[in-house]
Amino acid sequence: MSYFSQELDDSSPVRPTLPPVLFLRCHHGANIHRFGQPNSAAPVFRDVHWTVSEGENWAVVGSASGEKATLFQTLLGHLRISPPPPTSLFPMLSLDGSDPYQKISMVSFGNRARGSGAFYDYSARYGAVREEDRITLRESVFPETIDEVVGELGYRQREVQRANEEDMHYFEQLADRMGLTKLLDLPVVALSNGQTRRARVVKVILRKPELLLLDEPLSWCLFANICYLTHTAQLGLMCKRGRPCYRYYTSYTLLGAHALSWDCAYKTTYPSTKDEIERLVRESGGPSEQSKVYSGVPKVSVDHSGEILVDMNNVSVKYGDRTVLKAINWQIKGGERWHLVGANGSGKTTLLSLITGDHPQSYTQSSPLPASPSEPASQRHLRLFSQPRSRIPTPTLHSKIGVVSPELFDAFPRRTGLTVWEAVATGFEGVFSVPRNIVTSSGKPQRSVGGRVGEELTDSERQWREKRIWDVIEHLGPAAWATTGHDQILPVSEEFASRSFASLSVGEQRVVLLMRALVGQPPLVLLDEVWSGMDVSMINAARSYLRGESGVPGDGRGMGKDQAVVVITHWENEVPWSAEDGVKKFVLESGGGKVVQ
Ligand SMILES: Nc1ncnc2c1ncn2[C@@H]1O[C@H](COP(=O)(O)OP(=O)(O)OP(=O)(O)O)[C@@H](O)[C@H]1O
Repeated sequence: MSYFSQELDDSSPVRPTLPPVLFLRCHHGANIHRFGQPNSAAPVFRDVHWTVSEGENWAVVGSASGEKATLFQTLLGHLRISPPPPTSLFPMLSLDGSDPYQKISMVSFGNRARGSGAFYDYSARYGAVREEDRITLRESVFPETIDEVVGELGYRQREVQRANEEDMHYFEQLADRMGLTKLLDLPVVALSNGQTRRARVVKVILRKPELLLLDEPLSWCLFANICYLTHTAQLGLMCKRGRPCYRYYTSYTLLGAHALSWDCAYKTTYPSTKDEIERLVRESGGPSEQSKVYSGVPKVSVDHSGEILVDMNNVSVKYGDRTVLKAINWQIKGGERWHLVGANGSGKTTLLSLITGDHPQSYTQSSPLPASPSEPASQRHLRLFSQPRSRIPTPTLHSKIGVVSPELFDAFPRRTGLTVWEAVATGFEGVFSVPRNIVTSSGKPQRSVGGRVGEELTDSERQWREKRIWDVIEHLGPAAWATTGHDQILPVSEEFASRSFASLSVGEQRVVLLMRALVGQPPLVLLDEVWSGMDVSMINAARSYLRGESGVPGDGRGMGKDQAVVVITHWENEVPWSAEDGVKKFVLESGGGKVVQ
């Protein structure tokens, strides 16, 4: 089954510009520093020799957390190179008189960027679209086409102007290539994660950069289309990836690829020639990939006889005339492992938001469906932990479901000064803050372990929570994946527990949010794009924790036998359990859903 929504053909969008001249260089062993730091300070990257020339496409890979992001920041001009090349302010780019900052653009995996770090309500997109959020995808690309005027009756109304014909034509061609044509007049806020990312790529290509930086593109369904577009628009492409996965670079031989690994430069085993890449593709690609991941790994036995946690019968979601989910039947039982799969926009996030109770239509799944004259009327219902949504209080639901998702990553507050420990502790209640400065009966201040306002935890509950927090920090934290400190688990974990959540790298934040989802051992765990941003060592640690390999299953490590897990990913080899372990697949397609064994 292909999740690429479009096959590529030979007709290419016509780019109304001259071919770019791309020539990045950093030679003679330059050091890279943060702005404001003297040359005597330890550089971020030392003795760098690197030239990127016209026509090249690069994968930036490596295992050290945060370094790939720093490299991208360097390319975007946010770091300083010493000694600076003689030519320009923005040292890594050849100049032809135009603004160098326009020439390199980045599209990152973060969905709705909130630079401020303030909390925002991601569930807003599931409800009625607010007036200020009405702006459509087309309007967001051509804001000059919207003009607010005062109408005859004195109300402000929007008047749509015509955009530049040539630009609009090019935009429509690009949008078509990315499968966005039907979405152009939808409010931007209603787009799915993948649709939003594709729209961002189109917007960036319209600005005509010479180099496009993609952050974690391989988790994106339409990466092949992106490769194709960047090629036809004659851009350089540079991708950042925690783990190498070359087949997507080479499935379309339009691209060559080079791998650069800062942390293991010169001893890298990553391929650097097309032949090497093709050999890797042959060896690691295709259907055998899944079985290779699990070869030699002890089997996990998934139990399908647990109690029903989620029961969907004829569940549907509509926005006006637009049906997103229709007549979904799905039961999730305690102990089961599910892989939820479907193309961008097929309704995976919507389905999860019904389960988490965030979607307003989770309350309205109980009415009889209008039956066609030929069919008997069928009831529909959504039962969460045996209750309709309206009967289960939201805090109860939140404490029963551990979630990791792009929405949560975007929404989790960065400004409130939470430490890693506190961020993990928010997982017991599934909230975004914890009570602070806890003083116990002995009068000693203690670290917060969560809890509801006005409800005191018993000593044994408090001890269990502390033990759980340590457990996830030790097994998923730096002691499990950092290159140093293996022999001193406690100090490494202690130090990590005290760090500020906001100061962590993206990969570390994602790991902490996974800890948060698992800490309370909730009956149901939803893992949506859980590996995004993580490095390969973090993924390996998390994977083996989830499978119970880092301890005896059921002793408090990894997933308990009664916990159910739903993993959402486009790639089978990203699911921590194999078909042989008993994982089941639920596929969303054209609005419908079915179990595929
Ligand atoms: N308020 C809305 N009005 C109209 N359509 C909407 C609205 N909200 C979401 N949609 C549409 O619902 C569909 C399903 O979105 P959803 O986010 O569930 O997809 P998804 O499968 O999670 O996609 P992705 O893989 O990109 O994350 C999308 O086509 C989206 O455009």
